[in-house]
Amino acid sequence: MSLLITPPRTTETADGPWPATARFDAYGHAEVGGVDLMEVAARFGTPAYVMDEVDVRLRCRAYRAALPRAEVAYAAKAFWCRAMAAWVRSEGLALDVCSAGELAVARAAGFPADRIILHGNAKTPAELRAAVDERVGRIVIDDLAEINRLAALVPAGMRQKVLVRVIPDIEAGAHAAIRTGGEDHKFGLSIAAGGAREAVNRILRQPRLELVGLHCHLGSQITAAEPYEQSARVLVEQLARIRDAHGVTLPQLDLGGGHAIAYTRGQTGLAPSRLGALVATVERRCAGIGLPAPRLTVEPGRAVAGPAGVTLYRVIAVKKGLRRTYVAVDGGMSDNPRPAMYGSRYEMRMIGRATHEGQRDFTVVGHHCESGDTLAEAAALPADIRPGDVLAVAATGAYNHSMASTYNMTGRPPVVAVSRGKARLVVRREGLDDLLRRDVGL
Ligand SMILES: Cc1ncc(COP(=O)(O)O)c(C=O)c1O
Ligand SMILES: N[C@@H](CCCC[NH3+])C(=O)O
Repeated sequence: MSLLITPPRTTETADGPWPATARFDAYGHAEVGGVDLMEVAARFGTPAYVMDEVDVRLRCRAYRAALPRAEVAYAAKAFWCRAMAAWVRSEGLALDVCSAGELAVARAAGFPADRIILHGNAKTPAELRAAVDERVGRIVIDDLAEINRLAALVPAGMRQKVLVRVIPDIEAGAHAAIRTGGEDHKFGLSIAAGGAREAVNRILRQPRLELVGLHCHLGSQITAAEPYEQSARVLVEQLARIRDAHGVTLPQLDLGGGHAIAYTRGQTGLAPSRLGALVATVERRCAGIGLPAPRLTVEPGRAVAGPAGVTLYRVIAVKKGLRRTYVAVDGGMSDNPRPAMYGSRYEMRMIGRATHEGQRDFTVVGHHCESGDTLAEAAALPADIRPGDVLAVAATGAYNHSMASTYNMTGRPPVVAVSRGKARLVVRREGLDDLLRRDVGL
């Protein structure tokens, strides 16, 4: 079936957490990228992830404009497929991958290896080998044992560039489960306990490795610039220490990602422009101690992909309980585990038809065999919502598709890219055949 492209006939432009090109009107018409979302639901089925290419590109450009002297590396874990790789590559971003799988997608999409940074707190030997074989630009050392393991894989005559991930001991991030910058987390090497210092010593003795900088990542969904200013201060102190101890000036400082986005109306994200001052802070601090300023890297994932995504669900049941009325949809925690994992809240709206009914609060749940399979508590939706209606959920572009599971043997939804009035499938739906294929039987 060819996609009917409806010209914009909208009254309401996108604000809050919806993608840049989202348009809604009072008749239930909803479009993203110039494409009618009801047409997407009809053509590709539900649930479906819709990604607004223009929104992604605008966010990449906003980062590059706000941080012209810094490197912007997109964190693939937020949302990854070959189409996304093509978008961020063509916008001139670098890339952070944290597994051989993410690296394989990047390379399959022709992402230049020298613009790739490999992370991971427990990289397997196979992952290290893949990174070396692919000639990735930089590998971030997260453990002492990794140093010799990696050096042994580097061919003679080659030097692998590495950074050391240090723990700045700064607690930031929206939820305990997504904080990574403190001493009591599994990531990075402790400055206080001496691990970071030892890593630097060992790498500098390794002829096959070239230490180019330090890295840290504080956590995720961080709404203020201050924690980044603090971590930059800690890392610059370490650069000075390394210079004083070893006479080596490291040229790079990678401050990780974690920049917040708005998930619901009224929330504000951390705009790239608010990070613009970081470069000047680092330059000033370095000048103060006679250190050449390193090149900064930032690694946004959520802030590039999150607002671009909308998930479409079909309502299956509306059930009145004693205390609340449930709206049950054809997806849930398998395509969006974030409410269950972090208590995350989402904004949603019914699309596809007009209604004169007022709004009421509903509990929107998924179809999984799990009481915690709730997509939203107290979601304001039309009082006459009924089976067959379609719900659009905002800001689901990051950590939804990438964290999806097949729980209850549910195939993962497709990803549909929308742009300039056209919708195209970039990741197909996972069908029962896909699920059965892995089960080799007795
Ligand atoms: C090393 C590193 N860089 C970047 C990111 C991206 O984080 P976010 O999507 O919150 O920007 C992460 C994930 O938290 C990470 O672990
Ligand atoms: N997956 C988390 C963030 C962790 C990011 C990776 N360190 C989220 O959905 O918010």
